[in-house]
Amino acid sequence: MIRARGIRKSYRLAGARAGELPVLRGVDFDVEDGEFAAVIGRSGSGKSTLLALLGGLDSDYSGELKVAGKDLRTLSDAELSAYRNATIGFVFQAFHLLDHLSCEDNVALPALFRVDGKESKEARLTRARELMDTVGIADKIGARPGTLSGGQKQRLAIARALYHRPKLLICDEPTGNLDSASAAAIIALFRRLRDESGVTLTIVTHDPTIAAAADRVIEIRDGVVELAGGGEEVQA
Ligand SMILES: Nc1ncnc2c1ncn2[C@@H]1O[C@H](COP(=O)(O)OP(=O)(O)OP(=O)(O)O)[C@@H](O)[C@H]1O
Repeated sequence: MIRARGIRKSYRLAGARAGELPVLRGVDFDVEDGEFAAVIGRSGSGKSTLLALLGGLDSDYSGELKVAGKDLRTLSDAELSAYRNATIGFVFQAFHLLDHLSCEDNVALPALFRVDGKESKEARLTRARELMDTVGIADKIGARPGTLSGGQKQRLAIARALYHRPKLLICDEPTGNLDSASAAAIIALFRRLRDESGVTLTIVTHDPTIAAAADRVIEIRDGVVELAGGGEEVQA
């Protein structure tokens, strides 16, 4: 699903600190189809930077990055936009839910960005309800997101990210705002999604329990991948 070879990324700094800040200095790793991969590393090591590249949000890097058979750097802006819509589901730590909409309308929101024709409202809501059932919040269909617990909000954000049946779900600190019981339930949900829907997961985390639950751990240290192994190796 993902093949990264020699990925280099620097930020250009302005002002008193003008110059280049190298963040990724030749990152190599693979993630196979249907795998659950955790990306770990100290604060500032470049985890979110890497997610932005994988998600097609930033094309300013060197090296080879292939996701679902596409070499991302060769895609035009229109092709990158289609890639983000069709191939990627995003889940952010700060849920990004719209509180003036019901939960089911939040889940169906990605339908409004479809380029290949419109789905009927009925089809949208059927899909949204099916997803809310999958993530275990079927009873919250008409509720406003603001009335949900942190764990329920994260489930809602995951349901929305799955709307277009993405091949790759990328998540930035999905349990960062959750208590340990809610975090454990979200991890169990990720494993179930991987087993039942075959979606590939790449999750940036500081949470050692996510790393331990993952099939593969990608640790970024000093701009390179320090370790790419299974979660159990990290625990040992
Ligand atoms: N747009 C930007 N312009 C300049 N520097 C940036 C930019 N975005 C990130 N950085 C810098 O790049 C480095 C890596 O940042 P990044 O957010 O990828 O790290 P991270 O591993 O995700 O950190 P955290 O765990 O704290 O979220 C940091 O030093 C950060 O300050």
